Amino acid sequence: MATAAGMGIGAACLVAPQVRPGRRLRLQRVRRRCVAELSRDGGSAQRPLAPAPLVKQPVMPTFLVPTSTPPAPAQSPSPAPTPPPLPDSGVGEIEPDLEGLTEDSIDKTIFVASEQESEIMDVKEQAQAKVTRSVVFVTGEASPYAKSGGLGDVCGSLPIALALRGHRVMVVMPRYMNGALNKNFANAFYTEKHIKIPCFGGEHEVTFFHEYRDSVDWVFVDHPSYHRPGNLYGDNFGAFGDNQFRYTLLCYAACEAPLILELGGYIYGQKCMFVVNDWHASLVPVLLAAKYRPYGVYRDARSVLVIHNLAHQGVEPASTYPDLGLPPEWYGALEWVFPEWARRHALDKGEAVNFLKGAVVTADRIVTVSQGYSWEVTTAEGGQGLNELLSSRKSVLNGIVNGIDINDWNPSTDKFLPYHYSVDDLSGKAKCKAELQKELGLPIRPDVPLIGFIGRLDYQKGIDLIKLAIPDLMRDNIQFVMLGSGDPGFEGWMRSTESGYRDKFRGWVGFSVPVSHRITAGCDILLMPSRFEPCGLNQLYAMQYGTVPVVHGTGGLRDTVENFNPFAEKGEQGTGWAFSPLTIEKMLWALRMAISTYREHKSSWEGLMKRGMSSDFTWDHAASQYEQIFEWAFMDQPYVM
Ligand SMILES: Nc1ncnc2c1ncn2[C@@H]1O[C@H](COP(=O)(O)OP(=O)(O)O[C@H]2O[C@H](CO)[C@@H](O)[C@H](O)[C@H]2O)[C@@H](O)[C@H]1O
Ligand SMILES: OC[C@H]1O[C@H](O[C@H]2[C@H](O)[C@@H](O)[C@@H](O[C@H]3[C@H](O)[C@@H](O)[C@@H](O)O[C@@H]3CO)O[C@@H]2CO)[C@H](O)[C@@H](O)[C@@H]1O
Repeated sequence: MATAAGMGIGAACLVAPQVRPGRRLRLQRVRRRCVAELSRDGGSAQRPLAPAPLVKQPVMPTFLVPTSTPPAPAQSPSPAPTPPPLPDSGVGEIEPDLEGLTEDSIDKTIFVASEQESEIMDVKEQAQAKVTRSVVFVTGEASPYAKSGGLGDVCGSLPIALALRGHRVMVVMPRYMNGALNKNFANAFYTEKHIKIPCFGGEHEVTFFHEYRDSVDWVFVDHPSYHRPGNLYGDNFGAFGDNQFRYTLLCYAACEAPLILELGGYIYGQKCMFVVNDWHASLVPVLLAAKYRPYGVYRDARSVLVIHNLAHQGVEPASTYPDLGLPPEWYGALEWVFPEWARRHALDKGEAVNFLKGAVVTADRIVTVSQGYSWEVTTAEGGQGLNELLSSRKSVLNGIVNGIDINDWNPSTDKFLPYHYSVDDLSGKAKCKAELQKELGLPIRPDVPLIGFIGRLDYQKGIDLIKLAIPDLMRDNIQFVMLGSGDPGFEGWMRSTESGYRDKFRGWVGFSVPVSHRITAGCDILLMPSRFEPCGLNQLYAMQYGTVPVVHGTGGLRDTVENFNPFAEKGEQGTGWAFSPLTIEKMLWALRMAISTYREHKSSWEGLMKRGMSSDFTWDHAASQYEQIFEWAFMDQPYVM
């Protein structure tokens, strides 16, 4: 039997003598990992698949000065050699050792041994992309490194889903060192690459750190402005005053990363797909158009702007434009004029620069995180001032509903839960409820409906409606738990409400991922009265955990929660309640419908729970839709050449 060592990859993969042809698909994921190991050993191992790099100096834009030794002769600008993951060419196949396993066990598991790890993988047929690409995500946050909300969840899992489908994926984000987060970056190593970024009146040196995990290259941009106490974007005094500077650095660095970082031995090169998330990353398509393409760089790259939330656009006074290091003639791309009502005084002309607008007008494609939201952003009510511009780009605007990471959010394996359960055996859920009541110091009462809320305490989330409804709701025989942080006024209200209703209300002020999992599992009902909700993840997590969502029917909430219908032709249908319009009366009506169904119609309730738990919100589906967007982007010339 040939061994992995014999093939030059240490103990990474073992070779089976014979694998039935029917098993081939099942083995692809393992094979991909093996190939990935191959390409990450610095090139000393046999490399049967990667084409030899073309020897040519990388094209460097003239305005950026690398401060480390320039990279060794690297590949030509285009086309980029395709490093792993590789398409299923069949070349260089390395089969795992299946000796000694029964056919059944081969069906279920494959053992993959590597020098660091030995794991048993559930082998599911992993769908593969028809065309694989080099994808560069740029984001202000990605879980588990740094997360302030749903943006972190998406940027922590969509890249992995794309990588598993065969793409080569890099995520570029800041290396936040605020004390509490430092340990999350412990496995990221200094790449020895520095660049100096000309902006804000000087040259600012940033360095790059790198971790390869879950088939993704996680790249962390390091600069002193990312090292400070507080949360990612601010502290107790509000948003940091230099956020525009911090995310300008991120965008410049993200444009350089594919050109200079040799990850696993190869740069990503110029033919990449930038996925720019929210305003923090929105300067990327502007830089591509204004500072790279005029020099012949990135003409084969494309960009897609993903809008997670129009509420944050990165708007600063127009006087900051020269700080951005952009040519004066590009001012119009960022130009923003506040409507008169939003100006501070009679002499205020409302002139500003708006990062998100810059991406709306320069990105090749635009995606919102649900279909409902993709329509709402084109309306005066939902467009937050960008509706006309977004309408003008309707032909490249699509909505893709987020997925959820079922490795993290799965009630049958969740590491934060005291008991586990599944759609086939719900008994653990009642135990989770009792444990949650105990943990919160509420009376342990299985019969009382426990309602939960989890989220940022922000105007978006409709906390003010909850606040107004609480006196009425507290007259009912229910329990209510809220977990959240943000607006200090709401934090204070949660604390005082808790002391007013000791037996019924708990307000957990803070940010705690374990507590959020236990609330999701232990509650019967999850309330989300969001004013607007681009997608919303908590309702997806709730359904996965058999917790019935009661939501305002807006954006992604309306797209994902199906109203309960006890009279449907084919029997009861629906996964929750989506009420509209957003009034206290409607919210209370929907909550009370849910409560009476919970109390009086046990089998209907179980149906609601089970339909939610059986819904498929996995990332793979969304990832395949993103692939379609990538293909469309590459069919056209860059929108701004
Ligand atoms: N105090 C706390 N403790 C622990 N965890 C907490 C927490 N507060 C919030 N979270 C977590 O943060 C995430 C919130 O995600 P959401 O998608 O619901 O909203 P958010 O508005 O942040 O995201 C934006 O981006 C996402 C992603 O695209 C869109 O779904 C959404 O509509 C849009 O507003 C969830 O994982 C939640 O559990
Ligand atoms: O994942 C949660 C959300 O994270 C992002 O929103 C953050 C936003 O991008 C930051 O700029 C900042 O917002 C501050 C805002 O800039 C400032 O004018 C003031 O209104 O205070 C805000 C709060 O500090 O923090 C936001 C997170 O709270 C992301 O852009 C969103 O899509 C995500 O929903």
